[in-house]
Amino acid sequence: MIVAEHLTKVFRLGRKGPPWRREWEEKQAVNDLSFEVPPGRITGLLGVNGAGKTTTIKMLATLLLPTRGRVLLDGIDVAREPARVRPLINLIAGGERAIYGRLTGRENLWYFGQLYDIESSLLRRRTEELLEVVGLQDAADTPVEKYSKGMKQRLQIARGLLNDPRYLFMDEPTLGLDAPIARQLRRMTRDLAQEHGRGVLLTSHYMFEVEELCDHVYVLDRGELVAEGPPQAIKALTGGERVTRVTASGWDEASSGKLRSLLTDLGLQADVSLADGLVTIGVRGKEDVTPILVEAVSGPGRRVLRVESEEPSLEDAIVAIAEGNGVPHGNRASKGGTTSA
Ligand SMILES: Nc1ncnc2c1ncn2[C@@H]1O[C@H](COP(=O)(O)OP(=O)(O)OP(=O)(O)O)[C@@H](O)[C@H]1O
Repeated sequence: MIVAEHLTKVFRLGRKGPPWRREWEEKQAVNDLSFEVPPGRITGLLGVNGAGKTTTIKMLATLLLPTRGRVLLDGIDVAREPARVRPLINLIAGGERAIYGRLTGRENLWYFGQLYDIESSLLRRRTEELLEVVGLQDAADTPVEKYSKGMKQRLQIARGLLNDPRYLFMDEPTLGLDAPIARQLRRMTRDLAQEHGRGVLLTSHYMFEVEELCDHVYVLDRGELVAEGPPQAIKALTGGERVTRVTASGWDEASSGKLRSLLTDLGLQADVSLADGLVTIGVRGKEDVTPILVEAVSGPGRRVLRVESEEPSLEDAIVAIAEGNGVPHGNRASKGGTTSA
């Protein structure tokens, strides 16, 4: 289990002020953040741009020292014993970092495998397996500078899995990938957690990806933890409302007027419209009122033609949180980060 305790990162940007009273200009990127990444689960780290996700991942991955707080990885203090931690972790980031353009795909994997001190015959086998998993066998001997963006990203994924990490950090891993490869990566990530018991920490701007993969998410806002829980609970926290729409045939002015009154009597604030004998009811609210609406428009000579129910999206929730009108104050995660959504 990875346990982050009161993690804080302050960047010093430079000195400001008159020469006789110069002060450091600082940027607090992460503030008093506590959370857990257990094995066998995909944990999400969410927040709008600049919320502190990448800074947090870098501290977990031994790439940045925290200003305050600590990270324990299976009991090992990451800042104090980075050399013990590195073989147990890996990072897959979006973009084109951490691969060498002049080397071929196979040579890149060989080089990084050496850095991980993986025994030669095991490394050879794993390199071939991973080249196949990410669909780069045919391009294995081509210099990476000739790869497309998607191919480079696939090589990053292979590099990230080379040491069979116990914990994997994925920072926007599907950025720039085409749909089939992104889907394959999601499947692989799920297998890593569920079948192989690996702990995964994922950041992504694709909310459907987060909803599909993550069991538990932490939401950051300006470096602070503001909510945590399953994606479903985060959506509920921000008071997101679903829109239910039902369309049926066999209606006229008089009957749709009665329908309006019936819905009011049922306590529903419904938007009822009529066009060419088709009535459409729209209701916005937290509850799923589909069965009530379907029953209300059904009857002899009438047919339900369409039923739509739009869930509030996780994206709406994150934006609402960033704008400060999502999470009621009492529900904001306490500093210590143990408040559940
Ligand atoms: N090396 C640095 N020096 C100074 N400020 C930094 C540095 N790295 C990050 N920051 C600042 O810290 C804040 C958090 O940045 P970070 O990259 O962690 O956010 P993020 O949530 O990953 O954003 P994004 O979704 O855009 O990747 C931002 O305001 C950023 O400008």
